[in-house]
Amino acid sequence: MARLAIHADFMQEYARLERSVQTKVIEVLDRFRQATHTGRHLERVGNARDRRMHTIRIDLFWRGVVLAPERGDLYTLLRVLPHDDAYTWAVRHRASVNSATGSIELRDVAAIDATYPELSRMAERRPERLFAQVNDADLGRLGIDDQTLAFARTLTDVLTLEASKAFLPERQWEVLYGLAAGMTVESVWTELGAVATAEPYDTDDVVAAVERGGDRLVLVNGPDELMKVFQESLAHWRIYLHPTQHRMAYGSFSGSARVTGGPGTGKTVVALHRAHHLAAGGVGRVLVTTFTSTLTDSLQEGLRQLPDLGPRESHVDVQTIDSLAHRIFAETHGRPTMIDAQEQQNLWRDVITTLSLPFSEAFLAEEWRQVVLGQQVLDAQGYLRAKRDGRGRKLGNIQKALVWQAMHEFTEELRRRRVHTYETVCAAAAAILAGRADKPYRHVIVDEAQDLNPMQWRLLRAAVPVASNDLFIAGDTHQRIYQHRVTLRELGVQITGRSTRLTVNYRTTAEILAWSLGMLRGERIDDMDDGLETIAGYRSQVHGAMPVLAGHSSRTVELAELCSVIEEWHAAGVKPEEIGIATRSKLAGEGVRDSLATAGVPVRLLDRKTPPAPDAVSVGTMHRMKGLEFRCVAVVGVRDQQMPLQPAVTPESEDEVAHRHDLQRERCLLFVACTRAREQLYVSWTGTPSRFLTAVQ
Ligand SMILES: Nc1ncnc2c1ncn2[C@@H]1O[C@H](COP(=O)(O)OP(=O)(O)OP(=O)(O)O)[C@@H](O)[C@H]1O
Repeated sequence: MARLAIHADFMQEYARLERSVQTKVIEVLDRFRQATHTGRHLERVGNARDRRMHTIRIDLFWRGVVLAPERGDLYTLLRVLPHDDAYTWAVRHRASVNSATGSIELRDVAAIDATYPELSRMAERRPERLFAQVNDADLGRLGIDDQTLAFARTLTDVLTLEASKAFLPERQWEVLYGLAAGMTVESVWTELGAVATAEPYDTDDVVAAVERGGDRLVLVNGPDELMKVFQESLAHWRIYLHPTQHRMAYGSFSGSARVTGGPGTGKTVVALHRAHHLAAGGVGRVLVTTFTSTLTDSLQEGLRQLPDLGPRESHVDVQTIDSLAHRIFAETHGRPTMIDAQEQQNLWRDVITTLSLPFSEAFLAEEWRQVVLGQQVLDAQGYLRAKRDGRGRKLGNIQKALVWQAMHEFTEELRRRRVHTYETVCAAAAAILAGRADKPYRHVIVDEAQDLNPMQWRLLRAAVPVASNDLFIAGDTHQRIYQHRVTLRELGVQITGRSTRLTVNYRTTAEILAWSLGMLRGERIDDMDDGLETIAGYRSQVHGAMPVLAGHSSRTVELAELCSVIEEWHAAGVKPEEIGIATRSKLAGEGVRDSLATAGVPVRLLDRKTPPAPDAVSVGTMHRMKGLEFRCVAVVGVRDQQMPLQPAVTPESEDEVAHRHDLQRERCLLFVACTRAREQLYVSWTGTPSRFLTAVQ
């Protein structure tokens, strides 16, 4: 009986076929697999660059392209295409083995042969070379073979490299693209997921490469598995992760691990795969969490698209950290009575008046969150000793004594009134779990981790035992949109040596990504592990239109223009639900919603109360846009008084460090909003544009 391996491209094409053809594909393959003389079903392709290329008949119109072994019974399904296209493809391509990864790869030899002489001629006239700084030995170590090397040595610019993506072997092209984006040989090696082997891979042994599998191939062992692979093919790209993504999603870690990376690099996809993988492993319950309900909804939806977990489905909980905290708190103390932000502010004001203190409400509230709760300070002595690194305003001992009085008064008042804030519920829940030997979860997966506060980290740390694969963290500090800054180590989360950065953006066009990154250039942003995060090497392989920036004379004109832009997108085939509009404030969002609704545009607000509406344009605050994506995005009201939003920025005179952090957070917020766009980005304002835009206009 033949063994089958299925290539990612085959699955991608299969997913696009009509159902009746899909059924035929499965029938043909099942018959093929069971046949004793499998070769009989195959047709050799004349003039093929690779003798192993064959086709298999699906019906009158469709053919599968099969890589048949010269010995053995392992067949690889490469493509499923209309008859003529299948033959043309099979004639032009050759399969080979990547010397660094040991996995199979394909190249369009005919295109390389046709392009190379012209490129060589052009290169003779130009002295510069794209890879002048990388030597042949390093390229060889990264899996670049002789043919690709000769080709790469003729390249003088990135555009030609980009154009050659269609015909160079996929992983080798990615290596070259990474180097061209400024990555070092070492970081490309890490990203390649290559394993240095004692014996080099036999680059001629395609059968061994197929047996090794890799990230673009699935080996199918029996009829059930064949059916399963095809049934799940619609979510297939989620199965074929990039090697770095794959390693993070399916690897085993001796403790907590983390995946970082710019917007759209697939951190959430990795987190979802990991959740699925750990749940399927059946070692214990899995919590998938983040900080907003909009995000947990989209995580839940993402999990639904992965293969069915059967009874193990119930081993996965997807919920916000706040609802976890409430649940744990309620189990012990009953439901807490909460006070909102306004009531908390009033309380701080009362404390300041009663004690005649020279501090603002905002300062005391942040001191309480970041220092007192963040470091679990229990008394005046503890407060005197507490680290205040991230706090700009220096305090002498007398001032600290005054501040502590305020903290004490505030918490006493909460206790007297028997009320709670999100932070106190979270801190209490963390304390409950820390005291329990039986933890509610065996694995915790947290997305958008850059925005968690210290109490939330303590809760998650206490929700799992310290063990292998306990916490898995996905996040990007360039996208931090709240003010929490933590050092994971200090919260009992050790990730050193188990953190990987993803750099390929799958969401946004190169144009939108480069423009958005321009807003962050020069910013010093921490990595939650005592180091600095970098934007080096972030790249997208897809090109599109440049972002459109538009200043308007008045708000009315700005909104009218927004309606025209939406109309244009609609006329170009973009559906309403593929459009997102971001504003800095909720009020501004409501204004946009009203004027779009008046203009007859179907629209819905992204907020906790409004249920999801299909077929409607989504309008939301930049905060609500976090983690989401749309084909087209408009960011409106980006004028200097709104972005940065003045009330959200601590005056420099009050606290210079907080001022700097607040400005950086506002900048990151705009960056987050802009990088939600997959294809088109439109940014508008009235009057003076935001200072964050002037650097990139
Ligand atoms: N290996 C892959 N192949 C194809 N598409 C991918 C791959 N990985 C991720 N994607 C797609 O890229 C987009 C962004 O992925 P995802 O939301 O996981 O990124 P992210 O890093 O979490 O982004 P952000 O930080 O901006 O929220 C999604 O549309 C996802 O489907």
